[in-house]
Amino acid sequence: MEERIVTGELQEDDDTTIELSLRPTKLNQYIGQHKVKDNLSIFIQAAKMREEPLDHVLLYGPPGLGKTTLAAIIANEMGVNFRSTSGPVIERAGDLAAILSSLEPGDVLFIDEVHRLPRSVEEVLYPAMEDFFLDIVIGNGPSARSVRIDLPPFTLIGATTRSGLLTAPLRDRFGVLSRLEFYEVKDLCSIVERTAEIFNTTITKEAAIEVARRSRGTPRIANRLLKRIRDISQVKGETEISLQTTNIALEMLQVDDAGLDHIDHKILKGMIDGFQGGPVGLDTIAATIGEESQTIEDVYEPYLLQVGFIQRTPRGRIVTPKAYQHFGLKRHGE
Ligand SMILES: Nc1ncnc2c1ncn2[C@@H]1O[C@H](COP(=O)(O)OP(=O)(O)OP(=O)(O)O)[C@@H](O)[C@H]1O
Ligand SMILES: [Mg+2]
Repeated sequence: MEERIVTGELQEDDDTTIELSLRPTKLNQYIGQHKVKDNLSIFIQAAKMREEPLDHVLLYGPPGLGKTTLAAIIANEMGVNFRSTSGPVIERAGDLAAILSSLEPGDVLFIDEVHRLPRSVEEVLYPAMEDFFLDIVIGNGPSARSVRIDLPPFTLIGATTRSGLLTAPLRDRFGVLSRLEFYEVKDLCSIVERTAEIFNTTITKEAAIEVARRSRGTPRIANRLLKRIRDISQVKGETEISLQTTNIALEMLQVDDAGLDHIDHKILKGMIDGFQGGPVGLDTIAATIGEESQTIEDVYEPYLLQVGFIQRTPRGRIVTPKAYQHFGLKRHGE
């Protein structure tokens, strides 16, 4: 996949130390996502009152919306350790057993990309989540025997961008299912202002709103854009990041007025020019722009759907009048 500035996914040149310094650590510092926060805050309080670990939590939603951040906050609010791993890293049941048996009572185990756990590992996880024990087969052939290992009670927090790929038995074992939504402009604006403060710079209100508006509802993108804009502002010798510099910087970064970049343009223009705006099948779109269908569905499409530039129909994707307007184009036959 091409590197792009407006993707919610973590990119190679994202500085992970900066990412970490930007992560809020308390629920009340976590901006937006009010529904999810309100629910979690009640569950956390109740669990603490009962002196029990929190129920298992599944966080799902597009990349860069703050799933990892929220998982760490939950552990912090519960006052327990935060252990973090990811689906593809746990290759064998033994790997999982090692992690689980090293937990202290109440700990949070965070499994990112939980839909990518191997099936054999997943099966070991079921009794662990349900009744806090492991059933592990030791040895093989006729001498194989199964051993039961009791575990301390713990909270599993799973994160996924694709809840649809989770198996039903795994999904059913999460007591709390929280879907993160794209952020509203005003929340992203607060995130931009907060990040500017951590960067020791100031940004005008109107500039912060502009960054927020063009960040595709995604904090990671807002922070990444701000970092690049700050560089340009500093070189210009500004004491405060201005709207003018923000606009120039975003143009240089080829992020358009709606936060779309050249790949979004390729997708939309491809549909408009080649297929009169659709309906076009996902695979056809993928073939036209040389990307995998999966990538389009997970990474590019969610925001285009969210802002109403494309729509899904049973016969394929269609470009909406709003998108035509965005490009200043007339629809075929109009
Ligand atoms: N609600 C929020 N308030 C303030 N900052 C946030 C918020 N949510 C996310 N961020 C910032 O956005 C960045 C990305 O968040 P995070 O890494 O948690 O996303 P993610 O959903 O786990 O992404 P991925 O799917 O790629 O793992 C972090 O650096 C974090 O500081
Ligand atoms: Mg993450």
